[in-house]
Amino acid sequence: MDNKNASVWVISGPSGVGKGTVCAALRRQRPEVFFSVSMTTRKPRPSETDGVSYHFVSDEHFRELVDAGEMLEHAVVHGLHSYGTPRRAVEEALAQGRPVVLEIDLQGARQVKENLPEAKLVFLQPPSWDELVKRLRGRGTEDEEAQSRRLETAKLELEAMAEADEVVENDDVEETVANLISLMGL
Ligand SMILES: Nc1ncnc2c1ncn2[C@@H]1O[C@H](COP(=O)(O)OP(=O)(O)OP(=O)(O)O)[C@@H](O)[C@H]1O
Ligand SMILES: Nc1nc2c(ncn2[C@@H]2O[C@H](COP(=O)(O)O)[C@@H](O)[C@H]2O)c(=O)[nH]1
Repeated sequence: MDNKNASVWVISGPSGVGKGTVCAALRRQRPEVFFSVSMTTRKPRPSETDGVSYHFVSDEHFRELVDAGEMLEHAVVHGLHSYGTPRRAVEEALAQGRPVVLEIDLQGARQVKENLPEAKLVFLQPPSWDELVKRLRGRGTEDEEAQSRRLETAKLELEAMAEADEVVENDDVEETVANLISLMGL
């Protein structure tokens, strides 16, 4: 597969596998890559900043953006909150010739592949189920109920892993980033 011509990269994988951690490290090493900042109706975590981690918006505002066609893709994730990719920022980055990374869930990944068939879907895989549970619980940002919901979604996402163009195991963060840089031709 000639990955070097792909401009849109979707990074997906179960909650807690390390998508955010790996993307942050990749961003430090490759500042020329555009990392989309998603919209979400979820409340910010203490460590998160509006406009950096996400654009935190109300349900009403989110719906208006969807209705106005301003989302490249959007989904209700873990059955609770809406998340979506603002279309314009992605189009501007592509017009500037920058590779684009979308860190989104599988429902969104499927929509992107439908609209932009040339986009590549990279699925981040945990070293084991137990390690995934350990990471999600260890992060400590969700209560027990939300963790269980995320783990239920994780089972479905792992079952759909074969839909991805590439599967990369996230064992060691630095190794994972090096593998992504190599497969994305960055
Ligand atoms: N390779 C790794 N080895 C050990 N711990 C890791 C690794 N990658 C990430 N982690 C840790 O796992 C936890 C979950 O990581 P992160 O928040 O990046 O996951 P995520 O896939 O973005 O989750 P979500 O989809 O819920 O946002 C964090 O505490 C992070 O520090
Ligand atoms: N379809 C989309 N999914 C998204 C987007 N931004 C993030 N996500 C996914 O949501 C879950 C939960 O994220 P969290 O920050 O609440 O832990 C995670 O799997 C993300 O990949 C998006 O724009 N569209």
